[in-house]
Formats: sequence, C-alpha cells, structure tokens
Amino acid sequence: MSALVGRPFLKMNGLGNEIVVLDLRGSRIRVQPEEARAIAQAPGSQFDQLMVLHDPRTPGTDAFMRILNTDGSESGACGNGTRCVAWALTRGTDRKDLLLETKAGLLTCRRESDVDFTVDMGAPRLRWDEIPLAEEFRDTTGIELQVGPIDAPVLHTPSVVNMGNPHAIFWVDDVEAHDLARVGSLLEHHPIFPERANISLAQVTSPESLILKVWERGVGLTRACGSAACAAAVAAARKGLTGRKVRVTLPGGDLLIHWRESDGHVLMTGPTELEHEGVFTADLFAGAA
Ligand SMILES: N[C@@H](CCC[C@H](N)C(=O)O)C(=O)O
Repeated sequence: MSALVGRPFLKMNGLGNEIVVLDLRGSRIRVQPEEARAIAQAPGSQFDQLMVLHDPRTPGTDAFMRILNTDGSESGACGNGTRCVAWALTRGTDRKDLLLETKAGLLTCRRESDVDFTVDMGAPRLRWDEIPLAEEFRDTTGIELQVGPIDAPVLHTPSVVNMGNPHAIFWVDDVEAHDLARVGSLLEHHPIFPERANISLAQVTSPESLILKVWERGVGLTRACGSAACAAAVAAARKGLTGRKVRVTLPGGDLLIHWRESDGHVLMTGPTELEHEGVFTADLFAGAA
C-alpha cells in the first residue's frame, strides 16, 4: 500500500495553475512518479504541479520542495506553486517571510496580503549550456528554431531562459492567432532541448505589459505559469521590448514581474487560492503503475 494513504493535502491554485501541496516534513516518504500520476488523475486532487515539502536541507530554510508535473517528471521551479506553499506555511501565523529551497536553489517569499505573495525567483541563467540547449548559441535572445515552412515560418527565433527550469518564448503579434495546443508537445520535445522545455507565446502590448500563453513541460496547456512569466519578462527586457517591470497577463489572470537591477533577481507577485483540503485514500493508488 502507498505510504501516502491517509496523508492530508491542500488543493490550491495560483492564478488557475492547479497545485496540490503535500507536507511530508518529519517523514522519510518519497513520492514516486507513478504515485504523482495517480494523484493527478484522481477527482479532487488533479494538479499541474504537486509541491512536496520535505525537511530542510540547508540550515535556516523552512522546507525543501520537490516539484512534480502531471507526468511524474520533476522540475526545479514552479512560481505559482511556491506562492501556494508560502500561503500554506504562513497560514494561521503572523509570519511574513519564508525561505524555501528546490533542487535549483533558494527562494525567498514575502506575504503581501492574506492571499498575495512575492517570490524572489533568483537570477535567470542565460548561457546556452545553462538552459540547456543541445548546441551552442551565443545569443540566447533569439535562437534558430522555427515551426512551419522554411520561407514563411509561423513561429520562429524564440528567446530562451532558465528560471530554475528551461523556457522558450516565441514572440507573436497576437497570441490568439496561434494554436499552442497543436505545436506545444512538438516544441517541448524538440531535440534542441535535451531536458525538454516549457513553451510560451508572448505578445508585447506596451513597454510595461505582456500577454502570455504557456505549454508546460510534463503537463500541457495551463492557465498560468509563474516561472514562464518571469522568463518572458526577462527575455522581453533583454530584447528592449519592455522595461524591467511588467504586468504579465495569462489566461488565469495577472502576475507582476520585476527583474531587479541591483542583483539581477526576478521578483514575482501574485495571488493564491485554497480550493479544499483532502486526504489520500487507498483506492486512489490502486492502479498506480
Ligand atoms: N507552473 C509552474 C512551472 C512548472 C514546472 C514546469 N512544468 C517544468 O517542468 O519546468 C510555474 O508556475 O512556474
């Protein structure tokens, strides 16, 4: 029987990005990919990301977070999920600040209101081998990659950014004019991305605003992706399309992103919502394989 049976969880969302928070601190349980897939499919616990909390690895941090996608794969970053975790860990306390850790590094979180949090997502990594890409590109503000006929590509020359996870951002005039669901998987699995990639379409609407649609690695189309919003804001500023403070509008709502000049860190501010609390039951894992 799965060690997760009887464990409580929180079903939350960050701007419509479906998040389940599972606190395993104080135990030695490690969620297996097939368990994550079973949880993702069960009514009441569907998620885009499962945020699993473990005991801190670094002194002074509040928890170590493992981030699992619906296909059971693991990521180093999830902006919307990190805000949800910050909500869960500060609930019922007067704490404002938290320090969390993922396999990609440390994240500081600050409570702005009952439901709004700012996460310091750290500094973006911009070199081709940090994304990572399968071959060298000196200029990661636009790499050679296209969808459609060679002489009239529909999508082309994406910017690439690593925000603790790999992102490719295609610049378009109108995000609604493209069917991201049709090309998302193809681009996510393109051989140029040895660790796959999160794929975004970005439309610049002013020097302070972007519209974004995201196909998430290991998930598919989602209503929001915090790390993609950070990656797109960084890429837009690098290309001179916007300043360093932008409002990013996703299907689920808006995130405020600030690529801070002083230390190069990216700050993301947005809401969280608790949908319900639940407990994992044995039948949920019956077919897990
Ligand atoms: N929804 C997340 C990003 C999730 C991780 C991604 N699917 C990956 O595999 O890198 C966010 O809000 O950042």
